[in-house]
Amino acid sequence: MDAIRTWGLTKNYGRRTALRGIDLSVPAGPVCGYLGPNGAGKTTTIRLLVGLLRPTSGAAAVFGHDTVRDRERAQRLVGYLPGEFVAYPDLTAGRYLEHLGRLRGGADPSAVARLAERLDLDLTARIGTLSHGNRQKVGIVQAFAHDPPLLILDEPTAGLDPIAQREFLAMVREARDRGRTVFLSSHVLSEVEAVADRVAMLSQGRLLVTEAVDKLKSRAQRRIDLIFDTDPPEEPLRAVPEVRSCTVAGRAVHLMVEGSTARLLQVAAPHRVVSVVTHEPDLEEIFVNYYSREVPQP
Ligand SMILES: Nc1ncnc2c1ncn2[C@@H]1O[C@H](COP(=O)(O)OP(=O)(O)OP(=O)(O)O)[C@@H](O)[C@H]1O
Repeated sequence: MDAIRTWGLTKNYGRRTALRGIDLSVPAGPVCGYLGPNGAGKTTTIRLLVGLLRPTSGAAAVFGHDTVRDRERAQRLVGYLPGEFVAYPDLTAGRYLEHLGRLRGGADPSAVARLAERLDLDLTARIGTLSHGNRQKVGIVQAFAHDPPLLILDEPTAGLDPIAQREFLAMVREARDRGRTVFLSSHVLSEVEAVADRVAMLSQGRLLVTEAVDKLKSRAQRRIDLIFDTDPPEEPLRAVPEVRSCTVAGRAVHLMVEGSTARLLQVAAPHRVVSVVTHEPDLEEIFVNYYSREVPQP
């Protein structure tokens, strides 16, 4: 069963359409990144998924529970981090998390302590006195503390320092390894790339693509540098179907290759290659290509 499923999910704010008929399917298990530029509709989708907004039309379900008709049951399965995390400013972080734990039927206090320690969060500080990044940590701890089957996290690393970011990404991977599903929004590709198995890309309220990160990468162009011991075999290299561009500089050849590099390496091998440097494909480029194909809506 899908952890998240939406059918023609549409949301208007007055005359403004924020989401246009989204059909999203997130299988239980992998980490799914939800990517899109500012204003694309990520927060709107997430608020619909956690039952804080009602769709204008269409529907959404969490593990098969409709987020409007069966809201409470759906919500019980979700740990949610809002984009702007706010909590009672007069309570200490520890008291607030204890209170939430009781509301949720007794979350394990040692889980809260462990998560706080990992993120270097002072549980004795009053929430109102915390910096933005430390408040964000309180939000992360409350989302993870009861170890829900689905984590829905809106821009989770916003405001976190690099050490807390790294710890957070490790927590996401561990949740995945325990069989939890994580759906996290971001407009920062590198953080999604670091942790997500799949990505869904949104632009102007429309879903452009949902794809496994590996598959996207296999379609990406990859930069390869070959250094030869003699003059490079330029023409045979150019003739390899996957080669998109080829620049020769002395005994070095700089290539852009789309898809498999097997045929290229076969052609190069008999020509005394002394060095092969492969650069990781750049997802950024794929995203820019998708977004630049977008036709603005009237
Ligand atoms: N309460 C609201 N009233 C009117 N318009 C809204 C409201 N909330 C969002 N919008 C509009 O809906 C669109 C989608 O906004 P949303 O916040 O979902 O995007 P986002 O992808 O989360 O953006 P960001 O990355 O900037 O947080 C935007 O055009 C935004 O201006």
